[in-house]
Amino acid sequence: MSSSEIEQADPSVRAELGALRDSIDNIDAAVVHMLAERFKCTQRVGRLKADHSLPPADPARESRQIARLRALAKDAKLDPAFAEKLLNFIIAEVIRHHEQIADGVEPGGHPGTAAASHD
Ligand SMILES: O=C(O)C(=O)C[C@]1(C(=O)O)C=C[C@@H](O)C=C1
Repeated sequence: MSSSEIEQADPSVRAELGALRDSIDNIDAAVVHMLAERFKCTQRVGRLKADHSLPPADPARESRQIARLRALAKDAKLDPAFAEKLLNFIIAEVIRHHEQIADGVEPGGHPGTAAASHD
């Protein structure tokens, strides 16, 4: 349904869609804030690992995280495969940041963005 089609829809449908979209916007904002906090933590982990010559990735830890998240997703009636893909996507970005920190490239001011922009 395009924006112009929505304009033609029944006012009650538009009201319900608008209310649902308000909730979606709130949830998206919460996700962004939670991710920002997560990246603040992982930036510190990256610094700690680099300072102590530890490897950026820890596959055993990742396996435990994936098993835990899949179980949580199942309980929450979220597709476990989706939860796993999302975690892998986030962790891949974290490992990229860890590698940059180890290489002496400090992410510039915004944890979670590192040196690259994804706009
Ligand atoms: O726990 C760590 O060792 C981290 O570096 C954090 C993290 C994560 O983002 O959760 C990232 C990379 C590792 O492979 C495992 C987990």
